[in-house]
Amino acid sequence: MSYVEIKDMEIAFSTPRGKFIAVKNINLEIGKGEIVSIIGHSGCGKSTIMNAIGGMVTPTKGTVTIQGKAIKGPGPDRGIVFQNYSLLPWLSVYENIFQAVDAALQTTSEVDKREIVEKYIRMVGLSAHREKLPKQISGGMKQRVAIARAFAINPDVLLLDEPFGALDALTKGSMHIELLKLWNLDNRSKTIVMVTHDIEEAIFLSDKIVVMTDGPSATIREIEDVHLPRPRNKKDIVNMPEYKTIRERLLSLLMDKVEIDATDFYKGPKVELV
Ligand SMILES: Nc1ncnc2c1ncn2[C@@H]1O[C@H](COP(=O)(O)OP(=O)(O)OP(=O)(O)O)[C@@H](O)[C@H]1O
Repeated sequence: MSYVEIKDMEIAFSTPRGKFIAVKNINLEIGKGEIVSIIGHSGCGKSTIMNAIGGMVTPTKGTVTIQGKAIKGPGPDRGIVFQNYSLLPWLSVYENIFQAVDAALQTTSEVDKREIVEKYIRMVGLSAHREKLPKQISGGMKQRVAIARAFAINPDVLLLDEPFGALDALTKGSMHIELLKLWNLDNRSKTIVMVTHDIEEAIFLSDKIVVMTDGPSATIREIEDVHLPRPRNKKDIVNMPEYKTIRERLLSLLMDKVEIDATDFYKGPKVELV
């Protein structure tokens, strides 16, 4: 049985100009421990789908269930990481994580909560920076705090909305490895749904890649299964035939609209070259 299931989902917003259908006919099954990426052009409803799983947006048609139960709102079984980190600027690295753990794990003892926070700060390599405020650390470090915080509250489902979008390529590469390391240490039991614009990132991390059509009224265009062996190593997988096939496929699905027609370059009167 699938763990997260989206059935015939439509999400419409009321706007001053009337009803706006962001996504429709969305059907998606996600297994426990799977990593699934959602990819598509800007405005096609990727965040809207994530927000529906997160319980921040309610479908206007269809259902979203986790283990067969309809989602009624946000809950501690789902952790969310946004691109802008959403750290509290007046709290240290340690306190940012502790505050979330304290709120989510209410029946856990204070000593155990502190141990959990220590463990995740160590796992993302920030022990030496634990007393710093968000403004005193780099973008990559902030993102590591946000990811450590999400893992520390131990949600069953982790929702990552363009978590690495603002990072440079090198930092992004090491964050991919950190994420998979945390997922492995957790016995690959956490289900991860991620929004991304990055084809290579999607292939490297995912078991399944959901490609959206353009909005409005966007829907799923195709779902690509990624059978590349795990643990994955970027240097090795880029040379595998399956990697190349999936990359080509994703490129053709996403790039067919953005080809440049050379005849469009100059539309002025014909000029003689001398
Ligand atoms: N609360 C809202 N009210 C009205 N329209 C909304 C609301 N939230 C999202 N939309 C619209 O729904 C569509 C999908 O938005 P969404 O943020 O999900 O897209 P996205 O694929 O995540 O985009 P991007 O890649 O640019 O972040 C957009 O046209 C957006 O303007």
